[in-house]
Amino acid sequence: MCATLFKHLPDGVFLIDPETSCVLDCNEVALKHVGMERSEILNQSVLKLHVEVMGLDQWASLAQAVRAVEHLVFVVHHRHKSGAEVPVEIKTSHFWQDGREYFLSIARNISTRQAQERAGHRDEAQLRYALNEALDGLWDWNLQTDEVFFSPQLARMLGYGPSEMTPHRDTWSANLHPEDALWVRKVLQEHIDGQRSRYNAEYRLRNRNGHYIWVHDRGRVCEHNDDGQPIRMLGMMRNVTDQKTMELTLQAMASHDPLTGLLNRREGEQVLDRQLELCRRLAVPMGMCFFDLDHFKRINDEHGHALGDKVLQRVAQTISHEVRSTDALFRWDSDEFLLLCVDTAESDLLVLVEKLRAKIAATHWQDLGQLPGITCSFGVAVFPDHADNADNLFVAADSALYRAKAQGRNRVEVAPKNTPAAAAAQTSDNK
Ligand SMILES: Nc1nc2c(ncn2[C@@H]2O[C@H](COP(=O)(O)OP(=O)(O)OP(=O)(O)O)[C@@H](O)[C@H]2O)c(=O)[nH]1
Repeated sequence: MCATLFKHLPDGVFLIDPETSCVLDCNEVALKHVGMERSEILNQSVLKLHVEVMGLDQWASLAQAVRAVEHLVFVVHHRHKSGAEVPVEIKTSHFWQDGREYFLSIARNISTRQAQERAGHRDEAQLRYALNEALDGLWDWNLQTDEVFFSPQLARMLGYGPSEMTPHRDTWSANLHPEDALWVRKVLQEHIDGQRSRYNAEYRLRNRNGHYIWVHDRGRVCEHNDDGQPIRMLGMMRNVTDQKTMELTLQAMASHDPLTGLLNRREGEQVLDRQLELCRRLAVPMGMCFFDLDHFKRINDEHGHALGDKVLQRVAQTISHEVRSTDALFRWDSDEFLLLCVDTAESDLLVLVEKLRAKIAATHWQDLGQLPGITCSFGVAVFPDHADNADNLFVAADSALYRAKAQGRNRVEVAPKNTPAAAAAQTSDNK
């Protein structure tokens, strides 16, 4: 039985003479480890199997150490007959039998284990590298305790040192931009509640210096408890400030007039539709004023286009200062501007527009050169009094402006009321 066990043990077993270091017996596995015949090993010094060969002096010290403890465990390399080196963990104990001392060494081939450990270290190193060097910052949120692991890269992205960010959800939520906080939390909660397959948001987050950066943040619940409740969420965050700034600049360029900085006609047409719809729903009036500089061509012709540009800029500036923040001013075309005033009835609109007219007429232009007095003509129409849709309202304001020009310029004209007679009059006016 003993011999059978000895034979079938998964590890190599050597019976050794402590005095000479010679192998007295070994099992089949031991022979297999070194690729040798029994005759090649028996009565040979066990040290010959070791790559790290020791002399007998060292063997004597080793033997002392074996005798001093119950088991001595050490790692060496066995040399396979083919020349390959096999890492083995050796566990040696000593015992006495019939007045003679023996060492029993169990040699375990640890090449697989070492390879796994090396792979493990590699994985760990890769993970550490990824956490430190990846473009994205990683966060790992315990939904039960609200503790959050922020990776070093994430901390760095926000200007913090590796251990400066308190590992808690509040560290994130307290720094959300006030305009983004509500909707970002909502999107996140919807994912946690299972209403969205993933959390994905682009928003502003305050960094350590108090400045906001744009981040693209995305993540997913990755663990649930036995009741199916989400308990852990993992996510990645990327600094997209540069892209976002570029995107916003392009958007601004597409919707703004580069000369005056006002919203352009393209944007105006959309705003007009939206504002009119809003006023219709709220059953409030909307005032529209279409205005145009008087004899602007002459200014260009007599003083140059560059100075003409400055005049346009100043008119835009002057009018912008006079209107409310809820009003919308657009540069429509060449020297034409459009003003939309939500919830403004005709009488109020006329007071405002008259003020604008007077303001432009009273503006001093000397700092720009020897300019004549500059004036504008204004056409006014109000929804729903003069028209009940955007196109007709625009036509009404435009024809009122036409009349203001025809009647001497530097004046304000109101569109005729939205009646069949008025519509007919308007048509004949436009001929
Ligand atoms: N400086 C400058 N001029 C422009 C710009 N866009 C259009 N214009 C000029 O603005 C002038 C507009 O003239 P009009 O509206 O036709 O006529 P007006 O001289 O203003 O005469 P009334 O409108 O009838 O009073 C034209 O000479 C255009 O070339 C611009 O961006 N800068």
